[in-house]
Amino acid sequence: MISVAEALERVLALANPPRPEIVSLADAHGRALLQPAVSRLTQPPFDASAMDGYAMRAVDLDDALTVIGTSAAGHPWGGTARPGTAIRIFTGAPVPQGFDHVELQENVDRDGDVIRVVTRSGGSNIRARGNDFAQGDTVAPGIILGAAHIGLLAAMNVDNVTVAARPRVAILAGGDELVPPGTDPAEGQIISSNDLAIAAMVRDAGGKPHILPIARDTEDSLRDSFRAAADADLLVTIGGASVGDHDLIGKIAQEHGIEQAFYKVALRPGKPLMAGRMAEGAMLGLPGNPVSAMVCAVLFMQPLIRAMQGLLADAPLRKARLAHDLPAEGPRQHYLRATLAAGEDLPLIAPFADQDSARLALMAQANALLVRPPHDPAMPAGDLVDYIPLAAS
Ligand SMILES: Nc1nc2c(c(=O)[nH]1)N[C@H]1C(S)=C(S)[C@@H](COP(=O)(O)OP(=O)(O)OC[C@H]3O[C@@H](n4cnc5c(N)ncnc54)[C@H](O)[C@@H]3O)O[C@H]1N2
Ligand code: MOO
Repeated sequence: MISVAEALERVLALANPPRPEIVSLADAHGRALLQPAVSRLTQPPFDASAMDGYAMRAVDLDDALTVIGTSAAGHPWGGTARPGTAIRIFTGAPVPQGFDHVELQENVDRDGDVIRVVTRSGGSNIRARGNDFAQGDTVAPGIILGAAHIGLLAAMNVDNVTVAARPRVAILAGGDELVPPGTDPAEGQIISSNDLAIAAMVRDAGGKPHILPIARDTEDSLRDSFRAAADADLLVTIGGASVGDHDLIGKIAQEHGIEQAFYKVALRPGKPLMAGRMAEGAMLGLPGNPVSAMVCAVLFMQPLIRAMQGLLADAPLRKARLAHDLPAEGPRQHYLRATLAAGEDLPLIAPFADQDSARLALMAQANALLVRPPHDPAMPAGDLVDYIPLAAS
């Protein structure tokens, strides 16, 4: 069995290079920027007033000044600044050359066309041309475009961006016991939940999920499913990965020419994880237990989907303090489902007493995975540990 770190390295090596896609800025929110976006403008394009008030020369601040014009946003003043003069100015309006100070109207007494500054504000209240960004400045790739990036790019007059195409991810759940939600399960049947949960996690990572029909525990059924996934960047199978007589995924994957990267990882839950390369894309075989499938998806599937979009891949590791004592660990790296609460310096993390990898109700309450390395000794409450935040947190 290989380590989690080694397995992750091999999984990430399976990533197809990102495919470029040009989208309009209006459709770019949440997408991974793939090429630098270059500003076509300088902002502000002129020295601009930050306040409503009067523009003047700083050296004239103690003098009575004559108001000789007005500059409003969208309506610049066409005159020339002279000693002993000021103009009425509004927020966002161009400050004419020659004036280097704007005083707030609240700080000015006005009598007809004559003003006098009674209180001085600290700064100049002028935003210098280009103080936000300049023409030619770039937004670098490798980020997910959030609301602020969209606003920035719009201000830069960038109306199209090159993003990574969403990786196509085929999801295959298999098992004779499985029926889709909304059906009445017969005796011995259960509802297939993994495919929907994994599809949600694909979407969270920026991928485009395609849920295949539930496969039966026969070689023919699985062969059909593998064929249906031929054009996917990634095929994620769920279940059938272990050693039971009905666990056929490995065999069918081999028939399909998979170049296996590994089978089995020193990991809890999720030991029977499998990964490899097929003709067009990658394959990831997740274990069937619902929590095992989701933990493996956090650790391997989501990083792989992020890597396929040119993004930083690894799940983020954070620090917390243990809320209670924990026993020593065995030979596999353990990811314990846990909840976080506010602590003094760091969050307090409390793993559930029951870590059964079939309990979805506990997984749904968890907002963190506490990470314990192989053979970690017993730990007292208050000790520092690593955790991975889950999407709900
Ligand atoms: N003799 C051994 N038995 C098992 C081992 C082992 O090492 N030796 N490993 C155990 C571990 S760990 C896991 S995890 C499971 C993984 O088994 P499979 O990947 O082959 O998964 P299945 O047997 O198909 O299913 C396991 C479990 O999960 C349920 N399941 C499967 N798919 C779905 C779905 N889409 N929605 C909801 N639930 C699903 C399935 O009904 C089973 O209960 O093997 C252990 N056994
Ligand atoms: O590794 Mo299994 O995934 O413990 O339940």
